[in-house]
Amino acid sequence: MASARKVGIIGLGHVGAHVANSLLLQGLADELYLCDVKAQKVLSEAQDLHDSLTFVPFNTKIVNVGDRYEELASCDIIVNAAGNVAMAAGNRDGELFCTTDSARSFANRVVDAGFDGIWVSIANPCDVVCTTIWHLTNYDPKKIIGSGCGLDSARLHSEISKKCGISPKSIDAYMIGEHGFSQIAAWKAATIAGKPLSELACEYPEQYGFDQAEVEELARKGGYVTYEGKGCTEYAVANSAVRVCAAVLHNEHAVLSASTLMCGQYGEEGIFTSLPCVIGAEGIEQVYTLDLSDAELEGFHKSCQHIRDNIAQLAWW
Ligand SMILES: NC(=O)c1ccc[n+]([C@@H]2O[C@H](COP(=O)([O-])OP(=O)(O)OC[C@H]3O[C@@H](n4cnc5c(N)ncnc54)[C@H](O)[C@@H]3O)[C@@H](O)[C@H]2O)c1
Repeated sequence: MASARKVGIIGLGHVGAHVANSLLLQGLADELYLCDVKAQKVLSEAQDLHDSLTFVPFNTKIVNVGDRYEELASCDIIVNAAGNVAMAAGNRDGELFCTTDSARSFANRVVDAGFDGIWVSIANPCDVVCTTIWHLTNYDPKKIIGSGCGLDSARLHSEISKKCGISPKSIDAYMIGEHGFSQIAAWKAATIAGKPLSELACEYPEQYGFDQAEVEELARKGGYVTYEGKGCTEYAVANSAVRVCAAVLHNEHAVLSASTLMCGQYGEEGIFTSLPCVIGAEGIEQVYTLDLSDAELEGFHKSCQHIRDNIAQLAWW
């Protein structure tokens, strides 16, 4: 019998709870380890998820580990959704001190307890939190994956799809850089069926000649349209993080936009940010650079600088 696939989730708020539910519905984990500093919250989520077991594809062991982070050590994946989304109202940077302090409270405890799996980190500001986990633990950076612009790229597909009527799944386009307001769309490298969008715009101007700046802004700000009426975003972010989990658990070598350590891409290094990555059982296998226009390249560097400026505010660093 294959060994059990174990996924831990730290932070059982809107996002963590939806990650747990999505993992259950997709039958991706044999054992789910739930962790939150709010004892009743994690107890209630564990109860609710357990009550779903009649309806999901496979039986799943659901374990309430409270705030005993060391009990996550045997997990294949730990999803970090620990934060306080109310502080991100208006700007994800509002959670800078909260989520980095959270990471400080658990990252070393988990690693010192022997964790050897993959971090999938969602908490915002996502790129700073990923860099923090790496900085604190000296963990293999390939095994730290930020959900980063995975969600923003899906938002870009969604907005392009609304304009041209093509399925979001058939659009190969990436938001890159910071998972925040400084992210940029890599338009020059955007394709459908291998054809650059710019070529399609010449051939079918009515369908593809849309205003790219407008679409980019809709993708960049889409999260705040969702936030406005819900006080959170939850379905799409959870699905994007679970997509990363699936790529790891099935060793897919899937190309997904994710936040990863820059090691000289476009001359950037020492921070996590998003580019298209090949993701498999060992984490990030490859990081691709795209053919960017001069303006896109400048935007990418500005985005990296924004991440550095945020890190510079962390007095304990
Ligand atoms: N990267 C993305 O695409 C993306 C999208 C949406 C939300 N987010 C981020 O995900 C995080 C979670 O969002 P949410 O809406 O679920 O927030 P939330 O406020 O609803 O829940 C956060 C949960 O984390 C718990 N928590 C805080 N510190 C903890 C710690 N040290 N250990 C264990 N649990 C802890 C809290 O008790 C709470 O239950 C936030 O940082 C949010 O900004 C990221």
